[in-house]
Amino acid sequence: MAPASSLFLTLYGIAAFAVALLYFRPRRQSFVESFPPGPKSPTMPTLDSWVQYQQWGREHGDLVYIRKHNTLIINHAHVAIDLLEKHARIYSDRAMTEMMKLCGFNNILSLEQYSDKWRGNRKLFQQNFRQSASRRFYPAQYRKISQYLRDLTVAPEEFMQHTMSLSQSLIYSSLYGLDIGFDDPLSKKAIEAVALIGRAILEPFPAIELFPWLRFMPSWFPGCGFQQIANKCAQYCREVDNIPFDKAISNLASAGTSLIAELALENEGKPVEIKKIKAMGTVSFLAASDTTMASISSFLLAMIQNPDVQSKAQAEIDHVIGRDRLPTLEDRRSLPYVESVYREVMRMHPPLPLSSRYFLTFCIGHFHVSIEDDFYRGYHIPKGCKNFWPSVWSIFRAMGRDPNVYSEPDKFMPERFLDSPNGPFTSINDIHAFGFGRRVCVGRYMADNTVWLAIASVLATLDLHNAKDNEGNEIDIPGEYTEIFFRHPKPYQSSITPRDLQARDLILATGMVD
Ligand code: HEM
Repeated sequence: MAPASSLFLTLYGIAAFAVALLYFRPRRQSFVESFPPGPKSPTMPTLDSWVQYQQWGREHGDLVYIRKHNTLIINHAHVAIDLLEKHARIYSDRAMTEMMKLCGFNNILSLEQYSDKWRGNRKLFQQNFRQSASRRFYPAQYRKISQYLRDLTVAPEEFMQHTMSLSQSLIYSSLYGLDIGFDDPLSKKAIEAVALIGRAILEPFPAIELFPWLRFMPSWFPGCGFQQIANKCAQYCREVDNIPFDKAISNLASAGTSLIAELALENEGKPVEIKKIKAMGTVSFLAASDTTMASISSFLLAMIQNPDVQSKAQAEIDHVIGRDRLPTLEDRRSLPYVESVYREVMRMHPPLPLSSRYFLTFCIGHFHVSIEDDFYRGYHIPKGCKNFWPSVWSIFRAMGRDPNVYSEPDKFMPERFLDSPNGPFTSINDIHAFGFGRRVCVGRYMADNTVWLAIASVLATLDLHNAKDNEGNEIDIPGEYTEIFFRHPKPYQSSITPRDLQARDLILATGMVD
């Protein structure tokens, strides 16, 4: 055979071999087969989604993959730690819709995508909210919680409003040095802003998602009704950014300093930094108010439903602290049962559910999104996968209520922490209600102190019971919870009274000190 034709045959042979290799290589089909198991074409639940998630967990295991929505439901804490913490580089993104961009939410840290900009914003938060820095908030926390006790004593029937007021006013006080009550126009504006943000996130706006260029059309253009909501939302967010910031700066001359004012002074003439500082204030308000309120509200209800726990925690406080002062954060380590009550509230009632209603509308939220393909326990977890991390219903029922970890998981039993081998004072990282990995709640030290102090102070001074009707019969509490964005008890009637005259005097005396 001529050398040319032999060379040709050799090359031909190599090419044919390469084609065969390509053809028979393990391909997409095997990826498909190696996705984590899950229901084939499920209808995503809209109400009580945790029931369905838990059921899927029982049927398919720790990881449940919904291929139709490229969504992974994590049913167990150890998987959340493996993926969201150990593989955090991959699983720290968030999804951002066109509507959210239009509303300007790409400046809201909790919703921002994983990027250098997010890192910069988060760094500012971390510097000011890390454990040691959060001591700065103690005075505001003591002041506002004393005010809360007084409000509960004077107008107990409005306990839900007082709880919200505590959560909001604490942020204004600790960050801006402002005393802003529930009725203040700024509070009202901020509440409206939260509602608008919720609307922009929760409602479906398919037109803008499918045709992003519609953002350039006027609001009267057919299908462009979303423009009005987006404009209003952006305007409210700007006002909520600017009003307290300007007040904090003008207070410097007369009423004194504050964290935000000090940071603004340090960064005078640096517009990019000033924008970050303003955003930190606004995001704190948005991220702290409903979550803190929800945790304290869940505690109040749990105490009414579990009078034995209430009495036991009160007895511990009486024994350790006595009756003539309020608990302080320095007392925390001496009150293991109160700590266990706090841990049990956070286990049973994480305030940030992520209902599927939310999910069905193109939506996003606090779930983590993966930025590249990953392989875990032999499964392929595709890029862009939304990890329904646990503040989703899955933590609430499947993680926080995993019977393999917590016996009788639906019972409010602080003893499970008190009697556990490590005791109740474990790391804050064990409180899964604050999330996982690089997106873990950046305000958690502040939140942890506020919720604990509120719990200890209420237990020290107040008795919580069912309300009674005119015949003196106890009024039943259905114990229902909201289940949209934040999860907290629905309105109910209760009886909140000072434990005795001494407690009443102690509460009212705090007003003279403030
Ligand atoms: C009981 C109260 C609170 C609870 C239960 C809570 C819970 C959470 C959760 C579950 C997340 C998402 C974590 C994740 O994606 O893995 C989060 C994020 C966040 N929280 Fe909190 N939070 C609380 C209070 C606060 C407070 C007081 C602040 C600040 C003043 C705050 C600021 C933030 C911010 C800025 C983020 C977004 C972090 C990021 O995406 O990088 N939170 N929180």
